[in-house]
Order: sequence, then C-alpha cells, then structure tokens
Amino acid sequence: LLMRQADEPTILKGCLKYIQSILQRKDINGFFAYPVNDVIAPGYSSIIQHPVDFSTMLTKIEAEEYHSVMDYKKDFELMCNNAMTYNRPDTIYYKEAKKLLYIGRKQMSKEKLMIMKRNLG
Ligand SMILES: CC(=O)c1cc(-c2ccccn2)c2ncccn12
Repeated sequence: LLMRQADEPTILKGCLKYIQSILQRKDINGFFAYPVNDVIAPGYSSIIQHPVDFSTMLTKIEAEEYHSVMDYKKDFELMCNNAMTYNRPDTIYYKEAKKLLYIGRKQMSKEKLMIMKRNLG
C-alpha cells in the first residue's frame, strides 16, 4: 500500500490549526473565541464592518478558505485591529488584542514559518 503523501491543503490546514491552537491558548479569557455581539458590545455591528473571531477562522481553515499562512494572518490581524478600533486603549479588550497581535506576529514571522516548512520538508 503506497503511503499517501498529505496534499498541500492538508499540510496547510495542519499548520494553521497548530498556529491557531497556540494563539487561542494566549486568549485566556476567551474574548476572541466567538463573535462579539451587540448585547455585550453596544453598536459593535455598525462600527466594525468585517468582524472575525477564532471560531470563524477555524471554520474557514476547515473549509480550506485560506490559501496561505499570510491569508490567515490577515484575518488574525483584522480580529486584533477590530478590538483596538471598537474598544478604548484603557480597556482589557484593547490591551489583550495588542498583546495577542504581538504574539501572533512573532508566531507567524518569516523565521518561524521557515522552521515549520523545514520540519515538514
Ligand atoms: C473582542 C472584543 O472586542 C470583546 C470581547 C468581549 C467579550 C467576549 C466574551 C466575554 C465577554 N466579553 C467584549 N465585551 C465587550 C466589549 C468588547 N468585547
């Protein structure tokens, strides 16, 4: 039986789920786990045009809607920037978003992606 080499989408899916698992562990309060609603955040849906959260991103990973790590990184940065747009700088949501953005940029840096590619190679 020939070993079935995982195809590109499967490899990318594995990488993105690994990256998301690391980033979600940093969101200890789960502020970014699910879509923000207008009940907890008044006026959110009229202020934020392109809402995104980790659960939505996981659905997109499974549906193979991301064609590269850079694609995924765009949604991740949008999620953090949405929080830094809607919330004032003195709020826990703004501060957590800023921290998460920094961690995500390190996790998806050129160097880290090279190492991941090499280990998959
Ligand atoms: C991410 C974000 O902007 C957010 C998450 C939350 C949130 C998410 C889960 C539980 C409680 N709050 C929130 N609440 C008020 C205002 C903004 N937020």
